Amino acid sequence: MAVVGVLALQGSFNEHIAALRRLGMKGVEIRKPEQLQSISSLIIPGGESTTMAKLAEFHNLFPALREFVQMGKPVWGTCAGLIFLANKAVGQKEGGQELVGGLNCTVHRNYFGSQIQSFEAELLVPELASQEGGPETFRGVFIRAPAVLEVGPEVEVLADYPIPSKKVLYSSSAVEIQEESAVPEKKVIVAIKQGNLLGTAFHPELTADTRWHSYFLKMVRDVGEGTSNTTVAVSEAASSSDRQTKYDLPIFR
Ligand SMILES: NC(=O)CC[C@H](N)C(=O)O
Repeated sequence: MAVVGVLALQGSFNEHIAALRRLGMKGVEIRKPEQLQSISSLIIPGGESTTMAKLAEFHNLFPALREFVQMGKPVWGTCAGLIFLANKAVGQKEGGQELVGGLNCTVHRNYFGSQIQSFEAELLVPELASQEGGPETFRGVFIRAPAVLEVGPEVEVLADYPIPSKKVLYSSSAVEIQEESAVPEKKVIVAIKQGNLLGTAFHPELTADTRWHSYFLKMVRDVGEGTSNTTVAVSEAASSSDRQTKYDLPIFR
């Protein structure tokens, strides 16, 4: 059975491994550069990107992670993982932090504010629903979440989020805070795809809805790395009766 690597320095790697297990796939914890050689795809979980970057630097992972991305192997970054994969991040701590890069976009590290401004929202996910079936919406769990401010022409936007008109927004320079009162509605991008790279600002691994995981597994299969067993595992999961039901609230196991 093909396995999916999950960067396991910090953050919600266990939850990703559990979500993969629900789809009949094995997730392996990756902590060292040489471990990247034995896998063909990688999930970079959410957590705290500055801490994760320090740990990645400590373990000398950045060159190997960049090489992995440049080789065209599928990589999915969720939340802090999305920040890792962005070519540019704003709103970073003083001194900035190292990024892996690959996704031609600019992310704001804490776009939605601090931890207490974390929230859940039903997102419209037309591409996901067309590939994976199920409802047209996906319950996004945003935990001190980043957002994508700008994307290059090669980036496909898979989901955006309308900002309520009274919400306080951080400017892209992340220094001053603006009240958005005059503009009726603004949307920020919260899920993107560029080639074999996928990025989500929210945490699908904290919900019972495995469609983003299965979408990523199809990307893995499409680059020819998945075996036919992988295909079966994913398509069996896709046709399970769960798929037809309205998904429940996030699960925290
Ligand atoms: N849940 C998350 O991954 C939060 C990411 C956080 N905004 C950071 O900078 O790392």
